Amino acid sequence: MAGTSAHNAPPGPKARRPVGDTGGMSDTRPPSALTIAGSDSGGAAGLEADLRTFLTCGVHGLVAVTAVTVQNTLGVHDRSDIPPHIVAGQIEAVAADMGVDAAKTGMLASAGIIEAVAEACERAGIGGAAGIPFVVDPVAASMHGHPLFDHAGLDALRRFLLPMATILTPNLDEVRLLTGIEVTRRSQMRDAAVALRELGPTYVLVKSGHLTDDPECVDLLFDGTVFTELPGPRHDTPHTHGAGDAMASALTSGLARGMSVQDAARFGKWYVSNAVRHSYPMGAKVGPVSAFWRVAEEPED
Ligand SMILES: Nc1ncnc2c1ncn2[C@@H]1O[C@H](COP(=O)(O)OP(=O)(O)O)[C@@H](O)[C@H]1O
Ligand SMILES: Cc1ncc(COP(=O)(O)OP(=O)(O)O)c(N)n1
Repeated sequence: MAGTSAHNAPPGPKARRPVGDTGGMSDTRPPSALTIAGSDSGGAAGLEADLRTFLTCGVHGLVAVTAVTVQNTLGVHDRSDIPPHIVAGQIEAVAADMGVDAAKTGMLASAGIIEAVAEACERAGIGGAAGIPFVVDPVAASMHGHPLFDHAGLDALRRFLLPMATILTPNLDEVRLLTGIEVTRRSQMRDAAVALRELGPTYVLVKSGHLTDDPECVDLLFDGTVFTELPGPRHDTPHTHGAGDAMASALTSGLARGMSVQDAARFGKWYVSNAVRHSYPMGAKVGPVSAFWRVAEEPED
């Protein structure tokens, strides 16, 4: 397959000025994407990363908050989960009034929230065979190993959400949790993708960030028949906090803008590769990936 390098423009937006920003007022409704996710007080991951990504991909961001975390680069120190009916209410309120062109999940916190999200999404026509594109990022833990849902959450994810997913985007820890398959080499990603697809999603995208001995960072997309490699360089930086969210929310933006799943996945990979390439130190440990590279320069006047 022809590769998409971080430096070649992918299908989709390529201007430095955010797509959709005309520099003035507009009566045109931009595409919209809904994130169903937790808040990261450090602003690197979670709904903060998703909204930032949506904006810089020319998409209006809608939010259903699932939890508030007390988080910085040292870890997740505390959290408070939002009641399930409030999470569901947020989804239904924005879907009914403003319209959702694509949706994604991040931290879902508990089995109760997962069940409420699945029911609300079904009522809103999100996910399923002919529904609004639905990206399920099965965020199980922070990069420091702090769990972002419990064992019952894993069961609920399998039962209620994976069968509704247009595309499932696990990292390699999440692959192990969901399938029991330990991926330590690129060649093992195909078996993992096959096992994951049996859990119900239409597409699977296995992320390769954790294969740190691999000189490249090649994610794998699988549609049940065809494997598509999403190649890219492995950038030599310790600052990758929020990479998973940036990838999934750029992919969601692509879907909201009407791209095919294949093109949106390529766009997501291109976006996150640049986000990692421009990441920066902040705090004592792992710093955030960047969205600044997508923001327009300030005008001269
Ligand atoms: N050092 C890196 N250089 C380039 N891309 C990276 C790097 N680390 C992660 N990525 C990309 O960021 C995305 C998230 O990767 P991964 O670390 O596997 O997931 P998560 O952030 O959910 O743990 C993937 O698309 C992966 O290819
Ligand atoms: C509130 C919240 N949501 C998600 C994460 C994990 O973010 P993600 O981008 O998937 O993972 P890292 O790349 O940061 O490992 C989080 N930490 N907090």
